[in-house]
Amino acid sequence: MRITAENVSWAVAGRTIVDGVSLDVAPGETVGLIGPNGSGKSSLLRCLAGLRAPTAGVVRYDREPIHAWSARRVARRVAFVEQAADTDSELRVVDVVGLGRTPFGDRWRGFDARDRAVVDAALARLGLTGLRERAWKALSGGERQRAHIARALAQQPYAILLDEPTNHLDVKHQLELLALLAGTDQTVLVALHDLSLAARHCDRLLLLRGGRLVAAGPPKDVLTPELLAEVFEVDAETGPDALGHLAVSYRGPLPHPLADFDTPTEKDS
Ligand SMILES: Nc1ncnc2c1ncn2[C@@H]1O[C@H](COP(=O)(O)OP(=O)(O)OP(=O)(O)O)[C@@H](O)[C@H]1O
Repeated sequence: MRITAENVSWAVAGRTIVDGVSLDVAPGETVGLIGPNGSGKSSLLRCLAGLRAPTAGVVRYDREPIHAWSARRVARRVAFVEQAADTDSELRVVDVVGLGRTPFGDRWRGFDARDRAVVDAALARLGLTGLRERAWKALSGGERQRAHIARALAQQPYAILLDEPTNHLDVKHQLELLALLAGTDQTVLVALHDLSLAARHCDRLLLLRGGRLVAAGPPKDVLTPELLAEVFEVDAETGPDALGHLAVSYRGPLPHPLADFDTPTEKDS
């Protein structure tokens, strides 16, 4: 499924958080959304997931504007894994993953054999079969994160939007998750802070600063030392790592533009 944003803006309390963003994610593409803290990644994802109505512009799925769609109609097409999503603590893992079937369910019928098979397959894909009956409140942060991703897969969406899904995951599960996302036929848009993981697993990157899209393209064209300095305020180089994968290496943070004003001088002491 194609996801398109045309000049999408979102403002709250008189402040523009997402500012005229246009993007186009092609069916089956894996696109990384990157940008510093507060640059608007989560807010943009929420607009694209239909959870926030843009204050200007249009979001389309396969060319159809979604603003008039019901939440259920959107949820049959797109799954959204939010940052630190919370879930009712009385549930078991299988119940949380089963929430992914809600848009397809019939409240009188409950789950059928097909729903149960889809949930079991999603649990298996995230390595959670052994935790199937475990109480949600007994899970670690990483296990919960994986269960939220399994819930999104159980939705069998055409597209998946994920907000920093590698939070809480150990390195093996980070690599497994990104390989899973890159390998799926579904359209994937994923906000990531780890730029080397983004470079390795995404077909294209979108770089946000102050709510605006400032660069878009293949990782090698977006993760340039100049853009990393300008947008992330880091002194960095991009090149092949020891295994030949494109990766970002950091010399360190660049001085904050206001640092000179805070540095005590001899005269002050
Ligand atoms: N509901 C809201 N009310 C007021 N301000 C908001 C709201 N939602 C987001 N913001 C502000 O919008 C800006 C962008 O927030 P957002 O969470 O979209 O950024 P982000 O790029 O996802 O950040 P991070 O990398 O830290 O998760 C922040 O300054 C945030 O405080």
